[in-house]
Amino acid sequence: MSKQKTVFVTGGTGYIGSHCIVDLLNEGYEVITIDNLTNSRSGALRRVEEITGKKVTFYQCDLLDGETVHKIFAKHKIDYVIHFAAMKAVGESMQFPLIYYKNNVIGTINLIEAMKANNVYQMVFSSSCTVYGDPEHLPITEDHPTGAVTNVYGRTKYLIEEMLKDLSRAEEKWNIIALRYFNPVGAHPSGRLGEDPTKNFTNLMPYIGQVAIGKKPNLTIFGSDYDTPDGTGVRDYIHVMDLASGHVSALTKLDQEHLKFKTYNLGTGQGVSVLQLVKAFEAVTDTKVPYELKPRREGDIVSMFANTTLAKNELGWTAKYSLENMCKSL
Ligand SMILES: CC(=O)N[C@H]1[C@@H](OP(=O)(O)OP(=O)(O)OC[C@H]2O[C@@H](n3ccc(=O)[nH]c3=O)[C@H](O)[C@@H]2O)O[C@H](CO)[C@@H](O)[C@@H]1O
Repeated sequence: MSKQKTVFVTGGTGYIGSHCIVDLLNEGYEVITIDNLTNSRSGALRRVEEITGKKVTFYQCDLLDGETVHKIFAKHKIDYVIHFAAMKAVGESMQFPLIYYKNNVIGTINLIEAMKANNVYQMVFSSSCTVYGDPEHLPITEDHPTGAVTNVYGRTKYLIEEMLKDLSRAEEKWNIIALRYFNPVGAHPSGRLGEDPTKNFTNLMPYIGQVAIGKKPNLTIFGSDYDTPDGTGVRDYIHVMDLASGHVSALTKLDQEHLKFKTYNLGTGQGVSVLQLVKAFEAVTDTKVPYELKPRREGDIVSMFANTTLAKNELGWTAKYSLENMCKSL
């Protein structure tokens, strides 16, 4: 990079945000980040600084506090925004829909307004494969229909994508990439940084970790009679450091081309079943993960994995870490 560019990261103390900041700092970007610390700890940034030997500017700030967001923006010369901050628990989102719409959708509107007021129009948005709903075809390409989402969390991601699309149609200056993540797992190879939510979680991979260290007695596998090779659900697990590098590639793309609004899948393209993941984890860590086969979890999708050709061709990005790396780093 000729001149040091500054990235404003929302949700920087969270799981994906913190790992992404490691990559941004290593690539020479300056990072300003905000987080409301409702589901993460600021200690993650201290470890990011230890890993990279570089400094991060941090503000504890909620996106719903638009005035403070404006003030922080005005204090710095920002080139790009990466917007991770969001509430993401599917079950909770069904119980408290208004909290989810308010935090995720209104929070994004506040962010957009602060960007406009400070003449910043380049953004990478954290979207999710959940916007595709129940897949009509596999692997899933970016032109697969979106919107038939069965939960509130997913609908907030879909709505934000639509809002950003409308914005880029209405105002020529916007240049936005929405990255649709498949299932992020694993941790920084240093072992100093990982997934550390303060709230309860229900995702498979952290659960396997908890069983392996004895914090939970056994794993419940939801559904063993699906139409998949071993009967258990299939997902596209992607190493969080691969996701991180996807964001760096997206920033480079924003610099090269005026896309207005464009979406890319970030996955490995490989479908892996729950049992395959458990077996891979056991082999790599030499630890038994006791499990019970139980009925299907309501609302679960059978199989989901990405077609990653577009990200490869247009962003020059592909996932590099293997399933073994994902398990080992966890
Ligand atoms: C309903 C739900 O939560 N959806 C979210 C979840 O989806 P998703 O269901 O893909 O992710 P999970 O990690 O919760 O589950 C992955 C697979 O493991 C199975 N499993 C999970 C936990 C467990 O204790 N036992 C078990 O067998 C599930 O049935 C599924 O087949 O994570 C995605 C990636 O972060 C989000 O985009 C989704 O919105």
